[in-house]
Amino acid sequence: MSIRVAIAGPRGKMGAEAVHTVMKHDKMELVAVLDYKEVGATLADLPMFPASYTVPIFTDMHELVEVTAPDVLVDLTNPHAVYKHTKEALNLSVRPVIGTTGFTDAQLEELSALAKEKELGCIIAPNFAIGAILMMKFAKEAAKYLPDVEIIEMHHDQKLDAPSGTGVKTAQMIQEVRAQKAQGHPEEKETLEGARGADFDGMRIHSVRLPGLVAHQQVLFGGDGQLLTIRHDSLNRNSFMSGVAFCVEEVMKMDQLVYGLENII
Ligand SMILES: NC(=O)C1=CN([C@@H]2O[C@H](COP(=O)(O)OP(=O)(O)OC[C@H]3O[C@@H](n4cnc5c(N)ncnc54)[C@H](O)[C@@H]3O)[C@@H](O)[C@H]2O)C=CC1
Ligand SMILES: O=C(O)C1=N[C@H](C(=O)O)C[C@H](O)C1
Repeated sequence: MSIRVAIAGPRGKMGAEAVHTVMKHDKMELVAVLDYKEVGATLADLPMFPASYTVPIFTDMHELVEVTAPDVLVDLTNPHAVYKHTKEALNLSVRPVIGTTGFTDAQLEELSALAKEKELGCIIAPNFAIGAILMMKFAKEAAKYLPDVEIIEMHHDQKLDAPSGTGVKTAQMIQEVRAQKAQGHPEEKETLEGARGADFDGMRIHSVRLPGLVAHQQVLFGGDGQLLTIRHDSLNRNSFMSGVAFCVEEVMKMDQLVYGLENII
């Protein structure tokens, strides 16, 4: 039996790619999409999709669920909409697969408790690309031996959140194994605010935004007379799609929230 999938944010860069991925998948059926404004009756009304994509567009999650009964909601929207969507989906017994970044710790905790209460799978994946997951895992391993680390994440200039979800997740994974440490000179002073980047538990995260970039990250480690750089580059959004499809299948087998694909691959 096919997994019934709904996608929030179908006109976005990631959402449009996910629409094609689900439409082509032999174990999934795209039953609906969620937009925030009226743009047409079905995807076929939008110039970016072929006429054969007669998938209905909704602007209200409750109506979408009532009419099309999805098993899974894939959210690829923005940091302002995603928390509400995730909560609504869980309350309507739909399993969320969330690629959108920008959650606060408090929101993650609340959603985790809600998924547990509802006994529903929910995946919040700051990065769907396997190479990025490996980069984070390798960085965590390296930080056991080289605790001086700085993260440089680089993205296209349309990105709303900084630091990136991947940058934050990398720092959180490193934090699990690294003794708290404020890096740099104890008396260092910024003569220009922000020069040393964001401070995460003494680690610095630097966010670069430029047209031409897609999604890239370097984790730099410094030791006595040596440097280690772990780098990942997503060169297009197709790099995320096998992860999206994997999560849609996995979330059907789960009964709680998982934050980060490294916990299930
Ligand atoms: N987890 C991962 O591997 C990846 C995550 N992302 C994240 O996915 C999100 C989307 O990224 P992009 O596609 O690049 O952004 P985008 O700006 O191209 O697309 C976002 C879409 O969401 C729509 N939208 C906004 N509010 C909405 C609402 N309330 N309901 C329905 N749709 C709404 C917008 O109309 C827009 O079409 C971002 O948070 C980004 O950080 C992006 C790439 C990979
Ligand atoms: O906005 C993006 O593009 C991306 N967002 C995610 C993040 O914030 O880490 C994943 C990937 O880096 C692309």
